[in-house]
Amino acid sequence: MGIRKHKSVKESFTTMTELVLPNDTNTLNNLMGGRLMHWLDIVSAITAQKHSNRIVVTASVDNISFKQGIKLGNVITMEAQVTRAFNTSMEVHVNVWAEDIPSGTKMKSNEAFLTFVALDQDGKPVDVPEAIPETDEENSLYEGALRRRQLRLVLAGRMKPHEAKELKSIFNLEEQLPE
Ligand SMILES: CC(=O)SCCNC(=O)CCNC(=O)[C@H](O)C(C)(C)COP(=O)(O)OP(=O)(O)OC[C@H]1O[C@@H](n2cnc3c(N)ncnc32)[C@H](O)[C@@H]1OP(=O)(O)O
Repeated sequence: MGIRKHKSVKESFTTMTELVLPNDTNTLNNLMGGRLMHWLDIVSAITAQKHSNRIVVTASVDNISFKQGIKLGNVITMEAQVTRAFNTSMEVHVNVWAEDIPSGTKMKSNEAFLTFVALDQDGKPVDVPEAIPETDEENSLYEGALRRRQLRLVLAGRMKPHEAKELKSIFNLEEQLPE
């Protein structure tokens, strides 16, 4: 079967579960940020691979906040979905929950956006199928994806601020940004 031109967001939805073990924690018995980022990279890359049916590489990771420590023994659940596909790149959103099973508590601990690029057999970027949102949440993430893309490309020096039309419109920056 050939590569399809469109795919629904839910087709590549991916869940990953991890148990926070002693080797994952700092001296306060909290999950190390770097370990969580590793898991986020893996679950998001799997999602992007499922969407594109290609090998993918991480092009960028947007900011990740750590509001509360995640404790030794917690069960971490990560849910990743492609929010929008552009040409060769895809934005992936991940939600993270930390669960303390003995006390029956579960909190949303983090969320993150990552961008992946699909590569062909020669390692060159290759076009990916469009991602079709269906639910309200998928539509909302899809709508916001263009301005997040522009912001990260401006920050990466790959887009001139005056080309970021979506950002101009939300921040009303017509006057401030140089052409
Ligand atoms: C799963 C892993 O951990 S993989 C290991 C870590 N990642 C890597 O090693 C990737 C190393 N980087 C690379 O190989 C290259 O820089 C690539 C493939 C990401 C981009 O290659 P380039 O030659 O710049 O390709 P090109 O200019 O055609 O851009 C390709 C796409 O990448 C996107 N892109 C490039 N840099 C960024 C960035 N910093 N943030 C977001 N998107 C980016 C472009 O916008 C473009 O998207 P589009 O086709 O949807 O419009």
